[in-house]
Amino acid sequence: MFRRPDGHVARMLTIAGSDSGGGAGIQADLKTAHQFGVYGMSVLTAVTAQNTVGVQAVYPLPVDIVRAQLESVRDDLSFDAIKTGMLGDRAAIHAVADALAGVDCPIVVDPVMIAKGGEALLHPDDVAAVIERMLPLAFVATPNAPEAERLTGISIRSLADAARAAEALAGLGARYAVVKGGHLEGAGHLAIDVVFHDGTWTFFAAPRVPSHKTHGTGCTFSSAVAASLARGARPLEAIAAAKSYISRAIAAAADWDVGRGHGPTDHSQSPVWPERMEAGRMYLFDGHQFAETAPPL
Ligand SMILES: Nc1ncnc2c1ncn2[C@@H]1O[C@H](COP(=O)(O)OP(=O)(O)OP(=O)(O)O)[C@@H](O)[C@H]1O
Ligand SMILES: Cc1ncc(COP(=O)(O)O)c(N)n1
Repeated sequence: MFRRPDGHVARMLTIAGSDSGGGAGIQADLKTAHQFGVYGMSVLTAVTAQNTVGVQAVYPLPVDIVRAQLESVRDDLSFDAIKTGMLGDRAAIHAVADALAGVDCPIVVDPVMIAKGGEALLHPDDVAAVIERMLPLAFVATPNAPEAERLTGISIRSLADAARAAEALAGLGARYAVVKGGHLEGAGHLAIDVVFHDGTWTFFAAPRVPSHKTHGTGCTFSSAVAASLARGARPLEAIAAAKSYISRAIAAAADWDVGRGHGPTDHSQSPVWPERMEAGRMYLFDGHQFAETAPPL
């Protein structure tokens, strides 16, 4: 396990739902934390009966047990970073936000709303609670394009739209707003994630893998950001390391035979730890290293 400069073991907490299929949710988060050398802890918000084909059932946990899990880990263990994923419903959002107010480590908010197969993981009426309670807590927010559309009201058809949405998310309280590009297939042969912080856009790109083994990519990416922050990485370097890890995890699983549908990614990959990343640039990851290229906008 990675030790911080003061000698303590780096640790992160994920607050998310369970995916029985093992590719997304808590399972993806803990596999990712482990792979980053970070000790992982989990607070479950919901149990899903799910596989690579779809979500068969969702059981949100009573808010009292969500709160109790949070208190248990908080009272004994400490965190260097926290990630939130599927929160399930408004009651859980309020309980989690109440518990996280005043926490002094970075929080990565992945505003999970819809599963790959289209099933709702958050009721549309509860999106307002994510905006009001979770985005202001976010050191890094990591919506995909459809989630960013719902949070900002901006229709996202292009990279320029994604960039505007990232700026709007920062206006809603996220310190670093990342709009992920996995769903922007019209954008060409690259999967480009756009980061807005402090008036500047930074872009992280990788070749788009022609694969539908992308179940859990969002969970894996956001927990990779949290694990990097838990190790003490600076924000842009943390996002870059996460981009390298998810790109490798998607590529390595492209020929897997796990499940009949949107299969999981290969969490056994290692991230690349980049040199200093400058804001306002575009970085292209080729599977081995990052190269700086002209910003696309
Ligand atoms: N086919 C692909 N090839 C390479 N990178 C990809 C591909 N699909 C997604 N990514 C990358 O994976 C990460 C997660 O992005 P994505 O937009 O898929 O998240 P998500 O929609 O939350 O995940 P999911 O669709 O599983 O819910 C981003 O860095 C994105 O650019
Ligand atoms: C329990 C749970 N949480 C989140 C997701 C979304 O997965 P992703 O956006 O990473 O594909 C999921 N399918 N199941």
